[in-house]
Amino acid sequence: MSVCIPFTCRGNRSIWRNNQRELSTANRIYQKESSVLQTMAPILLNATGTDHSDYIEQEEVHVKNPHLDSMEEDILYHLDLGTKTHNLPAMFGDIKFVCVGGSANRMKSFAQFIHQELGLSGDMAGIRDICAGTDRYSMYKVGPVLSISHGMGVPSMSIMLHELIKLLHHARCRDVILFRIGTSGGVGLAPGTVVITNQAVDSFLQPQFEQVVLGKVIVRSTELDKGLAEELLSCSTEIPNLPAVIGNTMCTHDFYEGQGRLDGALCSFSTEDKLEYLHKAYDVGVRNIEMESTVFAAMCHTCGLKAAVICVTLLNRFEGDQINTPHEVMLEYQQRPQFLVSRLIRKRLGLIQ
Ligand SMILES: O=P(O)(O)O[C@@H]1C[C@H](O)[C@@H](CO)O1
Ligand SMILES: O=c1cc[nH]c(=O)[nH]1
Repeated sequence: MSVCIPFTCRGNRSIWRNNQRELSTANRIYQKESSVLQTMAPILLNATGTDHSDYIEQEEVHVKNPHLDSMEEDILYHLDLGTKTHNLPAMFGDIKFVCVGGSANRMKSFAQFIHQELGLSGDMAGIRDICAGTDRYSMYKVGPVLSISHGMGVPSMSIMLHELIKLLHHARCRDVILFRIGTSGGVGLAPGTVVITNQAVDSFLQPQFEQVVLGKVIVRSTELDKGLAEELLSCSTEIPNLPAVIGNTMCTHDFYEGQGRLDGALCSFSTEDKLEYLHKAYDVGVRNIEMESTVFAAMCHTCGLKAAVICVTLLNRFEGDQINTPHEVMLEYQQRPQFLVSRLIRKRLGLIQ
């Protein structure tokens, strides 16, 4: 069973053809005898090259849970997928890039956009939501790109990531890069600027993510891939009208008081207190504020996944709290991280120079 969208690529696509050949072999073997699949080598594609010699073994996705091995079946409840009900290696084994963002509609539009950008054939108008059986998240697969929504805030992102990382593990994906493409409030930047995260910091401006486990606090590093951030910044210089900077991103657990807004239903501080906090953040390199980057960075880092956070700023928080940007302008802003990630993906696939 496969929900992959049929595609053919134009131009230099040797990696793709080889990859697809291996994938259809995987499908055939599974259909014949599913147990064979357990021992079959995963697709070994170095996504940075275009040459056949680039087929070298790369990083696999490490789940850090010894209990998983002894489970007969793993149900990815919120994704409506499972190891017994779905042939995960055949469905997802060729995934190399995973893009996540808060809104289901944005991630559907991104799937349609990346389909066009990769020059794939097939009808995208009726693209199927792989998670349609649950209304928690939406997921679309376009060739080697997976596009998934994560909802708002750390808990929603965390649940999605647990199941996504297990999915990549069960599918035996290798050399996968994850991108969060989102929106944020800017700190001292013109609205529309794209911030590529250097470090994700918490509300105390610490580069860490705290999770309460069995009543104790576990602290995880929020380190992101510096090389990937530089590569994205370099891509931004090749796209007209796409202002981008590398900066630190503050992740909060609330949009209103948690981000120092004066316009929520509750507010316990003055305008001066707000500005003092934002200036303190600015002084340690924070250039934008959103609500998922720390858990995203921490979980990817712990599982050995390369990751980047790319969020456009919708307003400058030194100047206000309300988001009053016209709808069309907002839509254009939201596409900026998508343009950037698309350019990087196409470069890595050898589709453009
Ligand atoms: O994925 P997006 O960019 O929508 O996420 C940001 C952070 C919150 O989830 C949300 C608040 O509006 O936007
Ligand atoms: O100010 C903002 C804008 C978008 N998302 C946020 O979390 N904050």
